[in-house]
Amino acid sequence: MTFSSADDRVLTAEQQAVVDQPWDTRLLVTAGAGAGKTHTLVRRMDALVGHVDPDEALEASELLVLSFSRAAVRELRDRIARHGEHARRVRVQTFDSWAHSVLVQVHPDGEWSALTFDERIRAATEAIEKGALESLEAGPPAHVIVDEVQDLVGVRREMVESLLDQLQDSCGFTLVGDSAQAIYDFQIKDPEEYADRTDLFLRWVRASYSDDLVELRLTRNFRARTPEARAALPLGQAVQGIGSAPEGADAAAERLHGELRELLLDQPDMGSLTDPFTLDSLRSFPGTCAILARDNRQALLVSELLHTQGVPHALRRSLQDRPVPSWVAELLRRTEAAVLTEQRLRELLGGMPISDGIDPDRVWRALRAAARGTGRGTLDVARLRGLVAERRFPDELADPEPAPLIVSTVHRSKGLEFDRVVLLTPPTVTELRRRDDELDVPAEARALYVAMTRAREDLYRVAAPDTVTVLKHKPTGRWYRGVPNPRHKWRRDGVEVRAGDVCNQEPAGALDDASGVQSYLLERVRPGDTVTFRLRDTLPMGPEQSPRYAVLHEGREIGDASEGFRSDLYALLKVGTTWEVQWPGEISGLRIDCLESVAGSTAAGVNAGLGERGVWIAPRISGIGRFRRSAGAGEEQE
Ligand SMILES: Nc1ncnc2c1ncn2[C@@H]1O[C@H](COP(=O)(O)OP(=O)(O)OP(=O)(O)O)[C@@H](O)[C@H]1O
Repeated sequence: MTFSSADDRVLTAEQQAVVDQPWDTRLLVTAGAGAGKTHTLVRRMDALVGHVDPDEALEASELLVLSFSRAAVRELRDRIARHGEHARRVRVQTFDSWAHSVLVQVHPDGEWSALTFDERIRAATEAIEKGALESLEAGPPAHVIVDEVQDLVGVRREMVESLLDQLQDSCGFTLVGDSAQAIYDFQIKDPEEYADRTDLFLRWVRASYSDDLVELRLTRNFRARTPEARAALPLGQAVQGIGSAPEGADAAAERLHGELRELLLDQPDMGSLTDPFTLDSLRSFPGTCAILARDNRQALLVSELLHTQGVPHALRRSLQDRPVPSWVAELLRRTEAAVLTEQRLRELLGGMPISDGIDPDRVWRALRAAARGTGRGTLDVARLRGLVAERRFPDELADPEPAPLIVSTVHRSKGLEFDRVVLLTPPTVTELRRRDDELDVPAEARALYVAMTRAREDLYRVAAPDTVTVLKHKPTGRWYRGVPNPRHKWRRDGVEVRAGDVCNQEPAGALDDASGVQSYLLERVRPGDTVTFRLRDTLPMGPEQSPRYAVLHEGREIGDASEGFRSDLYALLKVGTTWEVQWPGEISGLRIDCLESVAGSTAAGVNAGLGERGVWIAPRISGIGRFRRSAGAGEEQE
């Protein structure tokens, strides 16, 4: 990132007006892409906490800042760290982790971790409606801040509406958004459901606070510094208005998608991702760069291609993926204490081999907020373990994805900016409709607009990789390699491997050398390394599961395939009831995504000699693997 210090960024009068509103204002800020919404929000938090008049200043803990994804939380946190003098103690949380913490505080005995994200959000909404805010440790918030409110749909929208309803008289808010960037991906599965939901939250806010809502707009774009990077901006307002276009949303969106696509075709063409010149320019570019794909299948294939060509990069994870950094397991393994003081935590962090890039101040603050011990100034280690087991680890401590070159879907790039953006040339709406007769055309147009507005300097296009042999297996939701021809619909040449596919129940090497595997993971295994799943034996363990597979890194076992993966592999390969499955001997071409801390059985941890916490390090794997069958086995079925 190329940010300079906070002081040389003079806010525009429009931005300053947002920052200066008193804490109890109900404020809605709308703006186009790159108008400094997030930047202004950070300055507003700073002003709310650091107000010169003590009666007007809020405590950091009185601000509730909610965001969609860990990536967005991290972005906000980083910006606060760089530009926020007073707001450093403000905690930014995802909707999901806040909902979970409300539930745990109000009903500590509930089995909240067993619920899905959406179920927890629903339960939290119910609790809020029954007065839960009054029972929170920090008390009800005095000011609520939500970025990207255009994306508030479904259960999250209901939760925020209930929250604001409950706080009616005693609370201000700052809501910031851009309807042109409403693309909500994971939140609503059924396209019909969300097609007519765009802007529902904005309409609710305007109707509910018609008397005292202060609505401000930011009109100047700061991100785009070149004509190329500005290419899509003139269409911003039209994209915002798709939902209310007189010609109908679909027709307007198709027209705008066509116009945006034409503008993109006018941008410099990088040719193909197999072209040596293109690859060299990706390798040598000194700034930040993102290759943006329409869907995850394209992103996975681009990442695979770059790996085989030796181009270092990071594949951006799903916005809901929440790997707990590997240093947490290492920390827990190094202490048997029930509580830690700040000094002891610092000592432990300092003594670890993987402490690079860990900021002890930030770790202490975030862990104290989430797992406070009963003694003065202490951290409760059992609660810390609970955060890992219950997938509630603080969002702001998630590992960064620091590579200068990122491969991402457009959805996962929201709210971010890069010096250079390379967009896979998108198909026309007509072509997309041919593949998907339920195509959500407004979402396509908005996604293209979001993609084209992420660049600071360069906007390029490049040919999309050929995806015809990568198909979706609907029952499991996994990509697989096959042949798009009904005559070959039984054919399976590979399968997607993703988060959750490595067994977490017990540590790798539990029977012989678990500590050795832990050290090997820390010392030798790096993101991007190649891994293979190898068949252990051909005996299925359960009635609807594949046999067991070991996870191999340079020939060494670093884990086992999880039961979830094995059930999905069974479902994918058992194409008919009488079908004799030939289990692939290997699934190759997979990559290490990251190392993460996982919580499994405490007994397994003890038996394996990894201490009593039941937390250890496991690899997370991704990629669309290729099956290698033992000689002749594949052909036998043809
Ligand atoms: N007043 C300012 N002076 C200089 N730079 C600014 C100013 N306001 C914002 N910026 C810069 O402009 C860029 C875009 O800002 P920001 O990311 O906050 O926009 P945004 O509206 O949230 O974008 P989007 O909605 O497209 O994700 C950032 O690099 C930010 O630091």
